[in-house]
Amino acid sequence: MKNINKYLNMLLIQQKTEILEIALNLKIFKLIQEGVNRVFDISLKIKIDDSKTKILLDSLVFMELLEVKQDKYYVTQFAKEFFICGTSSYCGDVFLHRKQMIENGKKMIKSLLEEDIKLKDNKTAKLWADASKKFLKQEQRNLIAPIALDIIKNLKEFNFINKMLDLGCASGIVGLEITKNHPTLKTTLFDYKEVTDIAKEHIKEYKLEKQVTVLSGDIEKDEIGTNYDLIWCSNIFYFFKNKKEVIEKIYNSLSPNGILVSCHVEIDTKNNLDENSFFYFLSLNLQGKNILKPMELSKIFEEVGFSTINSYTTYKTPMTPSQIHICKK
Ligand SMILES: C[S@@+](CC[C@H](N)C(=O)[O-])C[C@H]1O[C@@H](n2cnc3c(N)ncnc32)[C@H](O)[C@@H]1O
Repeated sequence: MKNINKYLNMLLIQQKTEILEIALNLKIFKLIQEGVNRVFDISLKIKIDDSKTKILLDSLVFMELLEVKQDKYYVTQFAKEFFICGTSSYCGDVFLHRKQMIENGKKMIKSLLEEDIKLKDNKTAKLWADASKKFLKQEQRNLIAPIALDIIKNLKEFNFINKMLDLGCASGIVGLEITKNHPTLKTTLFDYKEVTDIAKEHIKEYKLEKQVTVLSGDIEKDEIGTNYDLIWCSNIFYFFKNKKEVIEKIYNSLSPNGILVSCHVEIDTKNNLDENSFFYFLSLNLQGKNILKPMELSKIFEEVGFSTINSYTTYKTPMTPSQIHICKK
């Protein structure tokens, strides 16, 4: 029997995202973790009347972020890990930022039939710099770096790598986390100047000034350095006018036995498993940015001359699966 609930239920998700946004902004999880856990006390602290506070708390119980025992609320293990602000594993800003992006995407979709929409490129570097201070830092530290580290530590060449580049590094945390695990590695973090200014602060925070430097510029126009044994690049190829030229530049900047590790979302519109990726990239797609098709990157890697290319899908990346390509020169 055909069931319309699949579509009706989609509408309910919106209620949940609104509730979580409010809870994060009110720092509810931190408050409860600190021991303020009865409706009346919580309502006093967040200055919302107690019947509304109870609705908010009960919503969070349904969302498995709180538990309730004898009228006292407790933070679940998951919320403790990701939603208590001020902790190093906090990812609340990742949620809030992505929610904002989806909301902007909604506006974009509504104007689908109206006009040609283009992002103003002059603001791009500033936007990435701002993101690198907060949500991208959280996302890279807690969600991307563990995956990158796992891939790179498992390369049999790992101990012999001397020089590494994190291309399109944003906050720089991925490059920093890798360097932290390799005492002799020299690392370059590359991004726009506005963005590497933020990455520089993170180099200091990690106390890795002796091993890590920055190089700034536009990947499409400027030099990215030479003789790298390893280049890590994730989620950057969507932004280039000519991907092949950039990949040639990457190839030429590797040492003779150098390795490129690429991590990007590739979307097969005929594959149900790519549904999240398709909708997540919808607004970017509507702005005329590049959505990567399956095999598109591997084909270019082969054309520019990489001798071996190992590719697989990881489902560990946030929100959307990603395609990993490990390319050897
Ligand atoms: C989506 S973020 C990805 C950040 C990081 N690699 C990650 O996976 O978490 C894209 C990054 O690429 C940088 N980027 C995009 N186009 C660039 C260009 N033409 N030159 C320099 N950096 C660029 C942006 O500034 C931003 O920091």
